[in-house]
Amino acid sequence: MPRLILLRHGQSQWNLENRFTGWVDVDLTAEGEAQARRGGELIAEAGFTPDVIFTSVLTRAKRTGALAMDSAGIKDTPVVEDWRLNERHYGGLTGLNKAETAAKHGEDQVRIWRRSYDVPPPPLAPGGEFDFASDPRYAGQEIPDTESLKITLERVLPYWNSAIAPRLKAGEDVLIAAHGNSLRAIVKHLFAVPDDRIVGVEIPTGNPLDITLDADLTPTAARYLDEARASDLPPLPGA
Ligand SMILES: O=C(O)[C@H](O)COP(=O)(O)O
Repeated sequence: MPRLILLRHGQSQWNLENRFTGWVDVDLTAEGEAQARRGGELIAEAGFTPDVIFTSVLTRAKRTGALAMDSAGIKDTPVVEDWRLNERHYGGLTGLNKAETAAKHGEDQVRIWRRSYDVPPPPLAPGGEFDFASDPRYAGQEIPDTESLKITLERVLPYWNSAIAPRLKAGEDVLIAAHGNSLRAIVKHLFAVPDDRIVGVEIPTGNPLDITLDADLTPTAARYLDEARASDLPPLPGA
């Protein structure tokens, strides 16, 4: 049975500062590095050795995958980077402090922007500090100016189907080192979480989510490897 581990990056500098991050390429904090290394130890203890690692183009995810593999003692695993595993684009909220934004717009509005399925934040104004249009990592791509989770899923899912699922179907074990919301999108897809239930799904930083899949890539078992830092998982499909 193919095995998949989803690993959200460790704490980033803007997680610590409580700022909307999205596509901004902030690095891990020392605590985030420690979380990534701890995740790697747990991956080794769980007897998991990936055949391939998929990650976003953002430093915090790439470094988390690399630090985890280093502390697991796993070397030379091929790494495939793609922007379609990036964090959801936070639009015009990018860079703002989450608590200050809640004080200005209300807790309810910020919760809708952060956790609703299909309400995107306001778009990012072009030409500002956080305009990614000239970033060479996105050259030739049509990139968004904001994303709801639904829009995030609409770019994650084709990548899942074309690049990741075939590897799992071939019997390979896969590690995906990515972000809170690109991983929520994958969890929504795999566990068939209804649109109105995905609001309750949170992915902790640096805590490997170990999923066993059947031949159709339906989860048959799932658990966080760090039980003390686990959050609630959706029920297994058909359970
Ligand atoms: O992009 C961000 O700000 C975080 O990585 C995830 O944000 P969220 O907790 O608001 O989904």
